[in-house]
Amino acid sequence: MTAVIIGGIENQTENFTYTMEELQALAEADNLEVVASVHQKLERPVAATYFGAGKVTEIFQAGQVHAADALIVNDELSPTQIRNLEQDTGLTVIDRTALILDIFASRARTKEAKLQVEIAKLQYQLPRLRTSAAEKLDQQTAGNAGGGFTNRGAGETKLELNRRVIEKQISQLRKKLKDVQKDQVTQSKQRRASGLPQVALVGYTNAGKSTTMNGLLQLTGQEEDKQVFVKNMLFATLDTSVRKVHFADNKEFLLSDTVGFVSKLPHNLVAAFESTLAEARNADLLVQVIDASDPHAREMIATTEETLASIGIDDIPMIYAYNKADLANTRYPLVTGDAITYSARDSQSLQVLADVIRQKIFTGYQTLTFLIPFAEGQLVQQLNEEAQIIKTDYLATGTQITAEVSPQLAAQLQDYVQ
Ligand SMILES: Nc1nc2c(ncn2[C@@H]2O[C@H](COP(=O)(O)OP(=O)(O)OP(=O)(O)O)[C@@H](O)[C@H]2O)c(=O)[nH]1
Ligand SMILES: [Mg+2]
Repeated sequence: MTAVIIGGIENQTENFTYTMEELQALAEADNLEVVASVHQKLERPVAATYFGAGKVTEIFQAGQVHAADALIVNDELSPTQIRNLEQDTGLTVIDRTALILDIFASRARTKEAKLQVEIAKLQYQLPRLRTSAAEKLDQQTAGNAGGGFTNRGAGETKLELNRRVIEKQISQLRKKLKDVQKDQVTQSKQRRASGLPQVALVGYTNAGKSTTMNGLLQLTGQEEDKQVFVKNMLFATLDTSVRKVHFADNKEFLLSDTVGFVSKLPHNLVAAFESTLAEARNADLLVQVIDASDPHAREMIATTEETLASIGIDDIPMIYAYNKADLANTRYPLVTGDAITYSARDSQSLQVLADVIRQKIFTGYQTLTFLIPFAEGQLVQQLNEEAQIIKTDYLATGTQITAEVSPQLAAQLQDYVQ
């Protein structure tokens, strides 16, 4: 296992302890072994080396003592900072953004996720073309461009060339991504056209969004193969999955599971996952899943809300779903206003969560009596499929049905209301 030192600068602007714990979890998620942690109180980072000179020496020594291979820094670094720190500490320097990109890259399974991560990675490289990571890339691309560019004198030209190569790669990948997403865009449009309420599960990574989705599907009797991937690791879900949840009274809604968040999520990555998060943007209701057993639950809520706001999602009604109550030594299921305390592993909890969601989205339903002429048999069928039938009578003039119907169905059938 690669041994790493994690390091950060403490100032007043953020919850430092929390982001450092998060950095450690991210490093572990990337299969790195954290052997030491260093921090320095500074109002702002030093332009050339990020840390102050004394701290850099300390990191160099810690690197020797712990036989570390790399230093992971709790911020996004400038190319100069990376280069100088590498020189002065003798360690490979990885910033927080590169670490998160690396985790996403190793988790990506589908073509779409892979392309999105690849684009974000290249965008990250673009302004850092002189760093060691870029040097490797130089070597890869030098072959294509003719060996003449690899000598020192051609520095500027080489940089320009690399920039053009990367920009071209990005635009090619974007085209491919658009192709891959074509079907999805159509599906997404169809979903909106269906008029079914849309609910999206959002929240911090590992909070239990996918487990909640599976629980709700199971509760409503969906087949096993509709279940989504669950795992105790950061960023288990990178793709959005949408499923229909159908209740016994014929009420139904669309439920989507989305990629999880972490604080200081690289902007490029969020941008690359825009379309994946489009399901959340189109939702009528957001269910924010929170790991109530985590001591940092409050910071995680803030992180989720900042990330959503950064992509312009800030005006959709939200339910706060405090999950993992079984680990939190608290009473559950429990509903208080727009919040529910529950466990995604407990069927009674899921029933209560489903009820809370139902109350929010199935508004404007009314019980009406219709008289459907025999010639309009398909409407009787539609009522049976889409409404909760309370009573059916066969009269000489047609079928008389009393049913609880959605506002859309009531509008469609208004001519038959008695
Ligand atoms: N004890 C307990 N564990 C839970 C509960 N809900 C989820 N988990 C576990 O928490 C871990 C993460 O669950 P996921 O559903 O994959 O979390 P997620 O929010 O989808 O995570 P990402 O996809 O990584 O963003 C898994 O090991 C789940 O089994 C719960 O109510 N109680
Ligand atoms: Mg998930």
